[in-house]
Amino acid sequence: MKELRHLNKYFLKYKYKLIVGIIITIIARIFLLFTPRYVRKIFTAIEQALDGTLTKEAFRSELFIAILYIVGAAVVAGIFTFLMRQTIINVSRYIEYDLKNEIYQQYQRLSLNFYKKNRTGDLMNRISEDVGRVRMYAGPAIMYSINTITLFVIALIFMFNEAPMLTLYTVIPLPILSVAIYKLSREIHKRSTIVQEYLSKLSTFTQESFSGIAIIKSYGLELQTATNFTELSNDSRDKQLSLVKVSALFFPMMILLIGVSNLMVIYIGGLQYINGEIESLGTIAEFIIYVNMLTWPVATVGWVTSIVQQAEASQKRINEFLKIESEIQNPTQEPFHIVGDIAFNNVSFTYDDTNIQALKDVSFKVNHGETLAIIGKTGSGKSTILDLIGRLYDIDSGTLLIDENPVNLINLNDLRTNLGYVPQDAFLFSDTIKNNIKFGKEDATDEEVIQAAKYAQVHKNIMGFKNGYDTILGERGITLSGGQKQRISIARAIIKDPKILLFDDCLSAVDTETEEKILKNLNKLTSGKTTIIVSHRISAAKNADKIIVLDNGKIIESGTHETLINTDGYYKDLYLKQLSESDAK
Ligand SMILES: Nc1ncnc2c1ncn2[C@@H]1O[C@H](COP(=O)(O)OP(=O)(O)OP(=O)(O)O)[C@@H](O)[C@H]1O
Repeated sequence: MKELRHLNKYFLKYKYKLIVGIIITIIARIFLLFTPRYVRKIFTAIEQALDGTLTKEAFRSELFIAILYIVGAAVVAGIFTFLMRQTIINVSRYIEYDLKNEIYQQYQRLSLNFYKKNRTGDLMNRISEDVGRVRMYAGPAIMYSINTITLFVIALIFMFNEAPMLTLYTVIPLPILSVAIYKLSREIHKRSTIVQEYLSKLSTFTQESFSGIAIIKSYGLELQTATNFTELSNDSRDKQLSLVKVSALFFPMMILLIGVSNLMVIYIGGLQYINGEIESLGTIAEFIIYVNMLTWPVATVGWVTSIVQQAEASQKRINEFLKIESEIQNPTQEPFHIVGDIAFNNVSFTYDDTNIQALKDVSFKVNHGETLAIIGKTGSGKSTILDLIGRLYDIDSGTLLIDENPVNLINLNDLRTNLGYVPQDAFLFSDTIKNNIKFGKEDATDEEVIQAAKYAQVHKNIMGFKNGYDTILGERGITLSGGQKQRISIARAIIKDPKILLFDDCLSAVDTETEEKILKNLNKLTSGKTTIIVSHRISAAKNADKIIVLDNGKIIESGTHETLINTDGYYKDLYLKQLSESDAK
C-alpha cells in the first residue's frame, strides 16, 4: 500500500463526497437486510396460522405488512445503491482525471533524454492502463470493501442474535470462497496481462502495416504480412482461450460454495429445529437469504485484494515517472529580454544514451541580426548545435552564451518563446493547415497566416486545395509532399516573429528555385533577427554573414562564402560539385 499513498491527496480533496458515499452505502445495506427478517416473520406467521394461534384475518394483515416492508426496503435499498455508485464511483473518475492530468503535465516537463530512454507505448500505458487499474482501487475496491464490511457486520449481529451455532456453521465455507476467488483473480489477472500484451502487439502490427501500406504493396509483401498477422492472431487467440478457461471457473465456484453453505444451513438448521434449538422454520429461510446475500461480498474480498495488488503495482510504475526530475529545469522566473547574440566557447557535448560525442570544442559567435550557415556531412553535429541553443540538452563543457549569459541561467520560457525552430523532419498535426501555422502564434489573424505562408512560398499550394487554409492534414485529410510540409513548418516559425530563427536543413525537399525565393524572403524578414541555417546545399549558405563547416563534431572551416570558395577544403569541394551538378541540369 506504500505506493498507493500517493492517492491520499486526492482522497483528501474529495473527502466530503467520499464520506457521503460511505454513509449512503451503509444505509443501502441496512435496508437490504430488512428482507430476511421479514421473510422469517412470514414463516412464523404461517406456522402460527397452521397451529391456530393466529386468525386468518390477523395472518393476512401480517403477511400484507411484511410484503409491504420487503418491497419498500428493496426500493429504498435500490435508490441508495444507485446513489452509492453515483458518489463513490464518481470520485474514482475524478481521481482518474486528476491523475492523468498530473502524469501528462509531468511528461511535458521531462526532457528529451527521458523520451529516448522510454518507449512511447510505455508512456501511453502508464497514463491509460495503469491509471485505469489505480481507478479500480479508488472506486470499486473501496465501494465493495465498505459494502462487505457493512453487510457482514450487520448481518452477523442479526444472525448471532437469532441462532449463534447456526451462524458459525453458515459462515465456515465463506473464507474458503474468499481465498479461492483471490487465487482465481490473480490467475485471471496474470493471463489477462498476457492477453493485453498480445492485443497491443496486434494493434502495433496492424498500425505499422497500414502506415507502411505503400511499401508493402510496392514490394509485393501482402502475403507475407498476412501470414505474420495470422501467426500473431493465432497466438493471441490461444492466450484468450486460456484466459476464458480460468475466468469460466469463477461463477461455477461461487455457485458450488453457495450451494454448500445452503446445504449446511438446511442440514444444521433442520437438526436444530428438530431438537428445538431454534423456534421457527422461518429462521432457516432467513439464514438461507443471509448466506446468498453474503456470498457475493465475501467473494469480493478476494477480488478486491487482487485489485489492490494490481493498483499498487500500477501506481508504483506511475510513481517511478512522477518522481523523475527533469534534467532541464527553468533556473529562474526572472524575465529575460533576448536580443539574439549567440556564442559557443569550446562547447563539447556527448549524447549519454549512445555515448556519441556529437560536438568537440566548438567555438563560434553570431551577433544579433546576423545569419550563420552550418554546413557539414551527415552526423557531423549540425542539428545538435540547434538543440543546444534551444536547451533541449545541456552542454557538457565550455560555455554557451545568449546575450553573454550562460544559456542554463536564462528563463527557459523566455528563451524558447523567442526561438523559431524549423526541424529537419517537419511535423504537422492532424488539423487544418491554418491551425498548423497558427501553432507558432495562437492569436494570429487570418491575414498574418496568409502572409507567413506567402513568405514561405506555400500560399499558392494551399490555395490549390479545395478547402484552402481549412484543409485537414494527416490521417483523415490530405497528405502533403515533403517540400510542402517543410514550407508550412517554415511559415509556422515565421509567424511567431521570434528573435532567433533556427532552420535545420528544412529546405532539402524544396527545389533550388523555390529555395532561392524563400531565402530572399527570409532575408527581408530576418533583419534584426539572428538566423542559423543548417544545410547540405551551398545555395542556402552562400548569402550568410558567416559560415562554419563541421566534420565529426569539430569546426574544420569558417568564414564567408567568398573566403571559403577560395580556400581548399570541404566547402570549396562541395561548391564545385554542386556547381557542376546545376550546370549539368
Ligand atoms: N538524439 C540523439 N541521441 C543519441 N545520439 C544522437 C542523437 N542525435 C544525434 N545523435 C548522434 O550525434 C551525432 C551528431 O548528430 P546530428 O544530428 O547533430 O548530426 P547532423 O550533422 O545534424 O546530421 P544530418 O545532416 O544527418 O542531420 C551523430 O553521430 C548522431 O548519431
